[in-house]
Amino acid sequence: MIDRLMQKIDQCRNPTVVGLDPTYEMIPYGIRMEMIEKYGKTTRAVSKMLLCFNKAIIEGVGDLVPAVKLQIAMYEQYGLEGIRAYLETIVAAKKKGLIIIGDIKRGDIASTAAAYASHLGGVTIEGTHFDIWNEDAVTLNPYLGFDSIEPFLPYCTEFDKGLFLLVKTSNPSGGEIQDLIADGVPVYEHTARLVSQWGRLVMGDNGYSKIGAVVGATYGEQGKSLREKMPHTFFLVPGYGAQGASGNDIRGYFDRDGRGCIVNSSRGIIAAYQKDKKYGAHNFAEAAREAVLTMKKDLEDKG
Ligand SMILES: O=C(O)c1cc(=O)[nH]c(=O)n1[C@@H]1O[C@H](COP(=O)(O)O)[C@@H](O)[C@H]1O
Repeated sequence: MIDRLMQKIDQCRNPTVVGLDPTYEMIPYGIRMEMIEKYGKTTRAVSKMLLCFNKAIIEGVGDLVPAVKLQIAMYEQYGLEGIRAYLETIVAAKKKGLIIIGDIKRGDIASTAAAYASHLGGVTIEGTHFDIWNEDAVTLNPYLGFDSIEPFLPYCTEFDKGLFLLVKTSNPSGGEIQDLIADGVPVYEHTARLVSQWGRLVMGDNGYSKIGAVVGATYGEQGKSLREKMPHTFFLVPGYGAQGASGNDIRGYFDRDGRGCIVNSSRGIIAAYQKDKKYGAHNFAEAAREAVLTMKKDLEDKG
């Protein structure tokens, strides 16, 4: 998956990942009313809204970016119908040739982590195998240690899937735990060392592991030093745009060849039409496309 991702980034000449994290308020009024007319005030209606919105965004940006990331809570909050929108969005994005990152941030003891690993491995019922989720990679929380990650590894090899493990998160409070000093170094550096070590078990063909790290764009200095410490770990970088980071903040996250990370923006792209009065609600996909092109340009002179 990491080699496929790198190839897609090269093809698009763009390391931007579009975060498909729609909120109810982001859905243009016209789409909301259309679905409520058809399905009433139900979670089914919301599911249809989310899917309709996502499909238009995918159409609008699909040729410009290598991947999309879906934050699963945005869908799970609507129960079964929300999950339906999640799964159907993945089908639509796959049709467009996009790599799918399921932002599920799971972490559990080995026996139940094995069930979470179905996100990558599917399930087998009486000898018949089913792919349920169809993500190419998922995000995990590694703070439970290796036995919480290990159940996912066979699928990295067998089905060419990938993982992105939280190392240094973008949120303001992340440092309360991640920056604590243990044995003279911050906790997130210990995590980085472990993630690199585990990554050696599932190396891709181009120098990077199928186990990547989530490194927030909002902590530029730490991100830069992690790049030096983790030469074989691809970074998924959130925090661009709505959380305040820009291309300048993440200059040091790329390797010498200008590779080594993908940069996510969710609200900054999919809700771009709400920020710029020149777009009407019906132009939301066009606004998202414009936002991707602006972000691409900003990331281009990363040096
Ligand atoms: O794992 C993530 O993707 C993630 C890690 C992190 O440290 N910070 C972070 O913002 N994210 C996710 O990245 C996305 C950021 O959304 P925007 O701030 O709207 O661009 C959301 O889906 C977050 O859940």
